[in-house]
Amino acid sequence: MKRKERKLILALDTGDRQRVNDLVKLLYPRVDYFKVGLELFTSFGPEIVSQLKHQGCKVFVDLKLHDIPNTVGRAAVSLAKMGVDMLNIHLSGGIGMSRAAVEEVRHYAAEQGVAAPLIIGVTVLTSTGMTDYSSMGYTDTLERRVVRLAQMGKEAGLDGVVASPREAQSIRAACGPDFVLVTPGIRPLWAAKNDQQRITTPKEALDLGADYLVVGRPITAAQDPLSAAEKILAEMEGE
Ligand SMILES: O=C(O)c1cc(=O)[nH]c(=O)n1[C@@H]1O[C@H](COP(=O)(O)O)[C@@H](O)[C@H]1O
Repeated sequence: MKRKERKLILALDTGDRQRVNDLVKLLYPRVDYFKVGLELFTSFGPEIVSQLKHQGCKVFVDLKLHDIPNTVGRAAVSLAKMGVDMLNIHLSGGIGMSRAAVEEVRHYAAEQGVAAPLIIGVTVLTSTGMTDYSSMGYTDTLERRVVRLAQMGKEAGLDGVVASPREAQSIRAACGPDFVLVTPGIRPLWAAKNDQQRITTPKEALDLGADYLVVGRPITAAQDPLSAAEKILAEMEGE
């Protein structure tokens, strides 16, 4: 069931179709895993997923589903029907919601005889810093909350979680070697931090145990996106 690999996922955060086409043309197959997030999905819907799949790319659809169990289960199946390789739900929706996504998607995949996508739970957003976190009124430390959500996700049968690489070691210790760790908040030393708070470099993320590194602006906003991607890949490959 597990398909563990250490990979770069490029976040295509744009509503401009031509930009998507240009980036994929430039980067594929050096980068072959792309993330379709809220902006791109709300602009073009399932069609953008089929286009990317048709081009041979792997696709992570990041809609951070968060609603009652029935609604999330059904939306997750709709994503599975599109042939996505990875989808996510927001763990703050609770264990019942998480279980519904897992059960509905796996039931659909078994019925169709297809591989189920990886189902990943979002813990605490990497844009959340300490001040922001405190203002939400949680009494636990941010790290403990992330780990607790990850354990709940594991109990619900999720394949893994999205978190900052800064929490990767604690999650790994609590959830084991097969649990998939997807980490945004990746910033090479030469890149701007933007709105990300809990960041590490690509090398640090891998050293801390991350499996998938989600990177957007350090590549997409670079003057030369291919050379930015090559620099990150070289860092990941230990060159
Ligand atoms: O679920 C995500 O992918 C996600 C979770 C999170 O905690 N933080 C986070 O940044 N992301 C996504 O990861 C990408 C990071 O993009 P950059 O900050 O441009 O590298 C964005 O598309 C975010 O939507």
